[in-house]
Amino acid sequence: MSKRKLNRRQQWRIEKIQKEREERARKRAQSAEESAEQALEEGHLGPEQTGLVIANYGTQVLIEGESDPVLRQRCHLRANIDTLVTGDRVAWNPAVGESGGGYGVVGARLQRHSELQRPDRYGDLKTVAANIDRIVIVIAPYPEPFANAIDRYLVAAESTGIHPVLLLNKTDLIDDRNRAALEELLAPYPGLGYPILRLSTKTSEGLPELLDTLAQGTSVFVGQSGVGKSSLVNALLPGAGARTGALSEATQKGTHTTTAAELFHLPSGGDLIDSPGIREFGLWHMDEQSLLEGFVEFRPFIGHCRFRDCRHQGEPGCAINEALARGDISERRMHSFLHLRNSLESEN
Ligand SMILES: Nc1nc2c(ncn2[C@@H]2O[C@H](COP(=O)(O)OP(=O)(O)OP(=O)(O)O)[C@@H](O)[C@H]2O)c(=O)[nH]1
Ligand SMILES: [Zn+2]
Repeated sequence: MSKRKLNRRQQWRIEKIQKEREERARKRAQSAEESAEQALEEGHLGPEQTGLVIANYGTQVLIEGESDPVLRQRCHLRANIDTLVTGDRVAWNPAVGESGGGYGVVGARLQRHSELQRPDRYGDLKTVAANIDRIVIVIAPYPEPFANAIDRYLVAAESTGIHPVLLLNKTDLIDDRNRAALEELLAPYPGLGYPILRLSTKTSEGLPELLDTLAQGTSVFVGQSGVGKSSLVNALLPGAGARTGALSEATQKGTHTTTAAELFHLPSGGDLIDSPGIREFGLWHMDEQSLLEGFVEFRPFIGHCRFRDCRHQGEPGCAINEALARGDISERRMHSFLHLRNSLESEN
């Protein structure tokens, strides 16, 4: 059999499996909707109230009462409801009594003030969490941080409109060999409006300041592998590791394993949304325009270059290069921008 034929047959099989999978998902969604309609008709539900999506199990979601956090129920979704993600606020009817099977019903999604999105396997953007107030970009002395990696996270955060904060973890590993380099690396950020928190998960130094920052609103932790995100989450929420594990076990049966996120209330105030998918935030592809706009101090100069297709690399009348010459843009950030832009081009 020729290679091409085999590939076509494989292709056909893959498409068939995919179709069957979609059909099963559609049937599951339909039966969940029917359960929701039935519960409504049979009057097993309490009055409508607002709630918060704690986790999404595919066709069902875990909802918490906004004015009554002790009230937590798995819910079915009514037909034609907008897609829900962790962090969404909803209008829902909790189940009352024993007879409704204990399932509440979500009737509507309330407006989101922010969305965290990532591309799905077809490259389309999919929202993975909603109503986030703060993206905490975790870095550490080891693995060694690079300016353009930090800037890439900041650009990704800027594109969501969610406020980023830098968190230098593992301060116990700072010594005379790396101190100067770290300080130089972090120097531009406070002036650009990005606060820097310093902390050691190991010694708990700096933990009160972090708790203070997290006490308002909903946060997520992002950052490269090994900087200590799991350690941080465990320090903030003893036992969360086990709970996260339980969640992924539940969702492995569904189709949302990679994006399943869970919302946690921090004992000292504030919420945290966490999932493996969210921790990878910022590592996916971005376009050149978002990159340029993601460098906040470039914004006043964008669109003012003499040439519309200016590459900001020494062209005459380049507003960005003029800002650099005046010191309104730092060498460090300019270098980072060019590095990221040029690596974007080699990606394409
Ligand atoms: N010295 C020191 N080590 C730390 C600190 N925080 C975490 N570590 C260590 O750093 C290593 C990586 O920590 P993790 O929490 O697994 O890092 P992560 O960011 O979750 O990594 P991924 O799961 O790969 O994304 C572990 O060996 C931790 O014990 C700290 O404050 N000081
Ligand atoms: Zn220019």
